[in-house]
Amino acid sequence: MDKKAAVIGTGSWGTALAIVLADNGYNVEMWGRSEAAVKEINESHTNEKYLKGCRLPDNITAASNLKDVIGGTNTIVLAVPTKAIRQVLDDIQKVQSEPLTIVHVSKGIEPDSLLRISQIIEQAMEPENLKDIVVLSGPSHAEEVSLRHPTTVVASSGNIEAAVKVQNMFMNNQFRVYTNTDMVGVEIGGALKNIIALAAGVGDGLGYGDNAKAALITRGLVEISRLGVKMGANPLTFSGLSGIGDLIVTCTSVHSRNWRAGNMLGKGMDLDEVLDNMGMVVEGVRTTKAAKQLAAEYGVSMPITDALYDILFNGVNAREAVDQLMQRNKTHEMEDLVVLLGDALEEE
Ligand SMILES: NC(=O)C1=CN([C@@H]2O[C@H](COP(=O)(O)OP(=O)(O)OC[C@H]3O[C@@H](n4cnc5c(N)ncnc54)[C@H](O)[C@@H]3O)[C@@H](O)[C@H]2O)C=CC1
Ligand SMILES: O=C(CO)COP(=O)(O)O
Repeated sequence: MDKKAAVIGTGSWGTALAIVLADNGYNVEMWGRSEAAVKEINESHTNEKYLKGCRLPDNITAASNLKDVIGGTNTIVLAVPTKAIRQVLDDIQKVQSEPLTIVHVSKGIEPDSLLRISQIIEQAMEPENLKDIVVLSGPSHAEEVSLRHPTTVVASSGNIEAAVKVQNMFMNNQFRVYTNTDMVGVEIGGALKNIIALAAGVGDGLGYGDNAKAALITRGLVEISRLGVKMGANPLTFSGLSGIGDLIVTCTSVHSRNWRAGNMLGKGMDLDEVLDNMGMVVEGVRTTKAAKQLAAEYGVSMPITDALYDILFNGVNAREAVDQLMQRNKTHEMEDLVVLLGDALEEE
């Protein structure tokens, strides 16, 4: 029997994941809002803007009619930027004919509502339209996935059976999927690493070296864990693929849009100029706003996030922000973290 998969979004990540599913024998239908992208995928089997030089398998097609794309399957892969999710879900609910399992692959937190993606989905969908939510996350740049380079991710859901189903759907010899049941930790790790990657790009743009990068990754993980644990995450998740794994790849790879944007900021460009230059989503910018609000709500210290917020939104010069970060009061390396993690682990 023919297997069908639906991918919503024809950007870099939706297209790379469509390739994984096509390699696994699915007939993949992608939904895109751009008629030009849809035509290019169907006629040239390419998506040059988002995956340069990549030829897509013939069993990937695209359409701009949502009803046709989601018809005939009860599992959809949602691969649009965080800020587009509510609109896309509204449109899906107008045309869906059965409850859906939504596999989301976005890495952001909504400013003001402070919701994680799975919470946005729960809020936006009528309960009768929603079967399960699974998040697929980890160190996985689209450019390398499309080349079939070895990649590892986690599929996380409150319902382990749904996570296993998604593991089976995506897993192949180049794309290894682990299951995980800590959605809070997986979503927080995936979203907040973008802030640290922006900061790592700023450091590189300023001409700082590997010491600074290692410091940002290590201390970045501390502040991500500090907030995540307060929000209910399992601290061990942050030492996994969606935590330190994604933090490493995003802070060190030229493929990262967040790192590239930070790099331009460090070289002196202003935010609007940087975002115009990118032409792709830089999730870390909105997530920095959300994380700053979350840190205030949960009463946790997030100095790297604060410094980046000042660079992005308060016009603070990047070099000055780094100086301020380095000149904070002296402290113990593990400060509150030992206590916080100890408590959380004991509760496990
Ligand atoms: N590119 C990557 O390597 C990875 C990306 N992600 C995440 O996947 C999500 C999507 O990112 P990318 O595909 O990389 O972004 P992208 O910038 O490459 O593409 C975004 C796509 O979403 C579409 N879009 C934007 N606004 C829309 C709207 N209002 N309605 C419908 N479609 C809209 C655009 O037309 C484009 O096709 C992000 O949350 C990102 O963090 C996660 C893992 C890897
Ligand atoms: O999440 C990613 C890799 O795991 C992609 O990161 P960027 O959005 O910074 O390109």
